[in-house]
Amino acid sequence: MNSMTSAVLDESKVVLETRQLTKSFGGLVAVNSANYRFIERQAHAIIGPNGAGKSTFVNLLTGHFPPSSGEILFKGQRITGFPAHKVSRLGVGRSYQKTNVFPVFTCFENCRLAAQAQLPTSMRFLRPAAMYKEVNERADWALELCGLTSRRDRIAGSMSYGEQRQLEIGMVLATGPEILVLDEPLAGMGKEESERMVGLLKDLARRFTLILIEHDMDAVFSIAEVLTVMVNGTVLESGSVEAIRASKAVQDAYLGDGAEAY
Ligand SMILES: Nc1ncnc2c1ncn2[C@@H]1O[C@H](COP(=O)(O)OP(=O)(O)OP(=O)(O)O)[C@@H](O)[C@H]1O
Repeated sequence: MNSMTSAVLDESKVVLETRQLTKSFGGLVAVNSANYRFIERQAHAIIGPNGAGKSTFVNLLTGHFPPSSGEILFKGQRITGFPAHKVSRLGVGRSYQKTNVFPVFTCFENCRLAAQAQLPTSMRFLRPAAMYKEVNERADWALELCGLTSRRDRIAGSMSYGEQRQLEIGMVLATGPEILVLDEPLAGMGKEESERMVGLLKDLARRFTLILIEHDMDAVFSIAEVLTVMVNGTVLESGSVEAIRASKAVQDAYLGDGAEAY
């Protein structure tokens, strides 16, 4: 069932929503009146050709760009215009297209830094020893979730590219998110690394709300429950994997001839 459009959608499960969200750069409308609903613990992929507006959309969601107009709601509360650090504190964790790890630090240190930077205000009143313990526990928990416990004390820069991308997800996890926004987590990976990452993302999809931008269609179809197709800043179609695969409009605009080029 397409839970995006279902008439019986449980409103309490909508964790993030956009209403008529729009972003213009000068005369270019990169995101045009986008209405999205992201459901608790659902893996939702946003696909579309280069320049469709996917990254701009997630930059709006995560507070990295202010919208030109429209609204963003987190659990029903308006968060439009909130800066990135505030959105992150609410539990919206985000990874980037390019690797963002500190190469001279170990995996554990990278995760600890991420955990420390996002420690909830309520925990900032802990005694230093208790805070230290909390941050360390979060870092180890994140390493375990991203599958890097065995690499805990390895210098990040000495690891393979695939492992560094895993670590980047670990750093997002260390911030204690509810929603993971991942921008092209498979970019630049070889076959084996991609397979490992897809396995990791499937595991994470069971525990978190996942918002995924990804060009690798096989990966997208195997991870996501809901897909939204963007073309020229607008939502062309949104629905289950089956519905999107079967959509003539999507095939014509994106999955048809030349889709490999993306
Ligand atoms: N900071 C910016 N200033 C001006 N134009 C921008 C900016 N960021 C994006 N754009 C433009 O907005 C449009 C959408 O770009 P965006 O990066 O969101 O697309 P995308 O779907 O993520 O593409 P890709 O798959 O290549 O990452 C493009 O025409 C791009 O050139």
